[in-house]
Amino acid sequence: MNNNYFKIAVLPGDGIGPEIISESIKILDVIAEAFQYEFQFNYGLIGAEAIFKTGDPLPEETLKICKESDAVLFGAIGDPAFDNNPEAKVRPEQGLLKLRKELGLFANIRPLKTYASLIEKSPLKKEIIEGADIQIFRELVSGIYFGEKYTDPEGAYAYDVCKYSREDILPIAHMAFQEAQKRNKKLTLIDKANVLDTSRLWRKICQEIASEYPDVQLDYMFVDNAAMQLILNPKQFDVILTENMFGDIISDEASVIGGSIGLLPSASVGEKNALFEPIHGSYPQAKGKGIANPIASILSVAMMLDHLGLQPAANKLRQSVEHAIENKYVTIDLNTKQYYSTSEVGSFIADYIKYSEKSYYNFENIKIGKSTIV
Ligand SMILES: NC(=O)c1ccc[n+]([C@@H]2O[C@H](COP(=O)([O-])OP(=O)(O)OC[C@H]3O[C@@H](n4cnc5c(N)ncnc54)[C@H](O)[C@@H]3O)[C@@H](O)[C@H]2O)c1
Ligand SMILES: CC(C)[C@H](C(=O)O)[C@@H](O)C(=O)O
Ligand SMILES: [Mg+2]
Repeated sequence: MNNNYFKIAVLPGDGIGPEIISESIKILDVIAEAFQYEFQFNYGLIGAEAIFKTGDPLPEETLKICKESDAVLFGAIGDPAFDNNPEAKVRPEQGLLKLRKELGLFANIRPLKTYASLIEKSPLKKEIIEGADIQIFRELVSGIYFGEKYTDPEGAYAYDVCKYSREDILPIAHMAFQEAQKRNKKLTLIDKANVLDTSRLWRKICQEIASEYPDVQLDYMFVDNAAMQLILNPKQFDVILTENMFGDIISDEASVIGGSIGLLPSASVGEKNALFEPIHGSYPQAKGKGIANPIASILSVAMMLDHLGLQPAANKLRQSVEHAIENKYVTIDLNTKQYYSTSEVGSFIADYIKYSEKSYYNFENIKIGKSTIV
């Protein structure tokens, strides 16, 4: 087996998906050359694009490509044609949900950090957010997203069932405890155990296995309070463990601490497969405008490289992203006064990977594209 050859399934999807994915591919091409890896990219349809072309948000062919890959790189799905039509029978989001389920991606890991040059601009106080570093473990293939659903044909009522089993909770709970052991030994379970039976099951199971991790301090917080605490005092959190829907909501909220949702990557992992995707959506208002921040997708590539065991490349990539951010080579979401396009930011990061270790190259003089100064 060639340990430098990897099959990557690439699913650009809808809205800004193709634009951010094309920056991630640009980065992977440069990494392949610099580190002597070979990536074979197999593209697949998903989401609204797949519905328009095939009638199916996750065509069989796409699923096959993903199952046969070493990793899946996913952009974003979603389209206003469906968001604004509650009667639509087939929806882009079903493609992503089915893919997560079929690949058994039970844990969605969403890291959050802050960058020195962005702290100054944050609406949140510097002393509150500086140094915040949180790892969110979101359960991804159960709960209310996957329970029984029903809409009464008369439109009088509808329901979505939230169901969790011991088997759904145990693997991700162990994973979160193990991550806490590697970090600051603090795990916070975010739930609604004062109201929900499912949340009480989460607490019971976490209490049961806590004795296997005696060095980890396990805390609990109700999700409504957690939504407030994340903004008031994010540094009290280290590893967060939570169910599917709470994790979806609090991670978008947590992105405000980092400066933009356009910075937050994620890894969705299972026993056999892994998928890497930004936490944000298809941002349809920005489609084709070249203003979307590509960094969430590019940092998802870094998580993918970690997963493939390519740590030197992952480290170099993260260092290059930091260099771009700290030197203000950013998109408009991070600096409205001076900003670059999606592809200029991608090229800046790619060039840094390519040239920064060449001693003859004066990187500080590099000129790429044109910034827009307002
Ligand atoms: N994983 C996914 O594919 C995913 C995730 C969330 C939402 N969605 C779908 O995306 C569509 C739009 O949903 P939404 O508007 O609620 O969420 P969204 O994440 O697409 O956009 C919300 C806001 O976040 C900001 N934003 C998002 N991505 C950004 C980027 N790369 N750079 C800069 N700013 C960015 C923009 O201000 C935008 O208005 C819907 O159809 C939804 O279902 C898909
Ligand atoms: C598009 C939607 C199904 C998805 C989710 O809720 O999981 C998205 O919001 C996310 O965070 O990846
Ligand atoms: Mg979400």
